[in-house]
Amino acid sequence: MIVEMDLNALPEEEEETYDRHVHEYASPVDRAESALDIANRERDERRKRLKRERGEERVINIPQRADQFYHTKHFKSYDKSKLPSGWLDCPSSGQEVECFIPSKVPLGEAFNECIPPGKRYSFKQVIHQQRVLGRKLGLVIDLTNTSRYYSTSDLKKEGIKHVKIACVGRDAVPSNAQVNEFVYEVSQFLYRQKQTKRHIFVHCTHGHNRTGYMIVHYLMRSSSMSVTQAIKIFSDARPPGIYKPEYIEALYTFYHEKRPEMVICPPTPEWKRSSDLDLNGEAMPDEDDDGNLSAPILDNHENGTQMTNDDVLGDDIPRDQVDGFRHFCYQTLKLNAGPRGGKQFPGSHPVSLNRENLQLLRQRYYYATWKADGTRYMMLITVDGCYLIDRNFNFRRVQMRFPCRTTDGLGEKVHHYTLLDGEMIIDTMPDSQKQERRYLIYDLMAINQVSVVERPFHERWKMIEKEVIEPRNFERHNIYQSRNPYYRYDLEPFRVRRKDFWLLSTVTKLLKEFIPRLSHDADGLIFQGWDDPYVPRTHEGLLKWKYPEMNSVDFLFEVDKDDHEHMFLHKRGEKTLLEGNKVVFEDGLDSSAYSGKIIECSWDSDEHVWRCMRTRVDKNTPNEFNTYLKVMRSIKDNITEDVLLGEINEIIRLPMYADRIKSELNSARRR
Ligand SMILES: Nc1nc2c(ncn2[C@@H]2O[C@H](COP(=O)(O)OP(=O)(O)OP(=O)(O)O)[C@@H](O)[C@H]2O)c(=O)[nH]1
Repeated sequence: MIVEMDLNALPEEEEETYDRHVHEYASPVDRAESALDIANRERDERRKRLKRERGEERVINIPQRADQFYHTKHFKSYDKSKLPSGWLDCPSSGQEVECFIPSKVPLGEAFNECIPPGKRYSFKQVIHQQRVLGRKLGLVIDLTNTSRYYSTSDLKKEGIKHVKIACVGRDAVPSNAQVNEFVYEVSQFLYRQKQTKRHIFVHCTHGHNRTGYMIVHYLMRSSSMSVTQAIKIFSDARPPGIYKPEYIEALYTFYHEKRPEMVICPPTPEWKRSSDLDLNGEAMPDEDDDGNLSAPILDNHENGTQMTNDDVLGDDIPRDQVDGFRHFCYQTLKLNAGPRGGKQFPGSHPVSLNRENLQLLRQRYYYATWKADGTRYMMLITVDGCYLIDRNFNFRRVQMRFPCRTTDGLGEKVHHYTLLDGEMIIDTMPDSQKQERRYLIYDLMAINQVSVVERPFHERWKMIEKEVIEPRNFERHNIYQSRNPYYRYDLEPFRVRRKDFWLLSTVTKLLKEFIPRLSHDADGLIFQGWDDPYVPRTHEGLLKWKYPEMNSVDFLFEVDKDDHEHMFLHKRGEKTLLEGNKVVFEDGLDSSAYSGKIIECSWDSDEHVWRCMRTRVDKNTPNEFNTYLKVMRSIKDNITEDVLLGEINEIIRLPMYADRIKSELNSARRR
């Protein structure tokens, strides 16, 4: 005899027992949880005892399977329309993946009227289930795009931190910035908890696509594995894993890996497919859903459009992470953060060549290089990412690989806290006009957390090749024997090379032959002290010579309400008006179009006006007044190419140069 039970007639404690029992039968995942079985059996016995004591002889019959239960009159009275589609039949949570427990969204008490008791899955149940399994939750990462599913108060009471990263789901994979946020939150949580092993509960709506995407990203950044391995780890723990082909494709694209042919996307699970169809068999999208609609693939690569130096490269990272990285840079460069809290770009900056500092070339041993005219970035490489640091001291993550040098050349280790300086340029191939972005490294300040700023430049420069370039090249050429044969260096957002430095004796060749044949812009020369340490900010011994017409100052330009034009510089960080100066815009645009912008101007000494060369989108402050004075001095001194080459020809005859050049040429020949 089957007597259907009236749940409302049961004491609260009993209702919970019943909920869990039905739940147990409804979900194959839960059925495997034997601790729950035991708890439920004990409850059943308690319940029977209670009934006997009350003199009730009702037999409580638990439907054997969820689909039998659906046909009872009780289930029919639940309004499923408020639930995310497919939620009821979607298995609640998966096995743990490292510290993560992937899950579908727990639904708060407010949903109880829509869910038959055995199918309820709220945070109360999650916390209880995890406790039974001997796990304690410390962090919940919620990837749904709504806050209607539950209130976070239960979590707060349990001391569980809740982090919301609202991902739209069905329309797109989570953005790269959201992935960065996820990875950062997780690593901070793990770092802070140290000994206590608390778990991280990650959910989207169903706990497969967005959840899987984030966890796979974390695995890729925290350990050495291929995308295929990471996807498999997730799908083993949360079958069938990520089932949207776009998500899988986006992961391979992001990590510059070729998808092996054997990797195929699992079909959409039955519980999702049937719930996505309305009565006419049409697909029904959820409000917040990781359903199977096509998602645009976010691509790191250039998409055929013309590249420019002003293109913004990489993805945003969390504010706190920026602060941590800034701190590392200041420490490495042995700088005091000062009253501004270390927010100023600390990179070394050359000064313009004038008749006075030209004499430095006679006193110290210098090498020369072309002044590449692209965008200046320092670069921080860590195991979980590579970060470009712009002139505003902002950090953006780019997906690059920098293996460390090992004895056999092929190692698993990658650089961790290696800090470089360089210029990002765009090479245009003369024949095909094909563009290629390239990062030219010209200095190295830290190698795997060890500051090398005090070592002489020539040592640092050699280390760039040995420690950074060679291991990359070696792995690239031996990729089939490497840890991940599917990695494609050619799909990275830019190439990497060490910048060449030349003996002063070859400066004429550099100017007359090398620079004209370069496939990227160059606007002069840099003279680098061969024995110099890395000097942050203005380095009076690092000299730049620009073609006279390219000597420039960056002003802040403003047009006021009476249409008066003003040009500002900075004096110790404060805006300072430069009176009596005029700027001409050659493009015929109204000057108000430039108001509020940083404009780079060259001096027209015939007309006594500034000529705007371009807007500096990479800078948000004008030059310091001192820099302006130095540029003016350099313009006044007018060191032309002929003057410079004449000087250098004299300098290289000095014994200091002649001897050293001879010995360096000899050792190069021996090599
Ligand atoms: N130290 C160094 N700097 C180089 C080298 N090649 C190109 N540069 C660039 O030269 C810049 C300094 O020259 P400036 O003319 O003062 O810089 P800029 O690019 O005009 O930018 P502003 O000074 O802000 O006007 C550095 O920031 C680098 O971006 C190199 O080999 N060594």
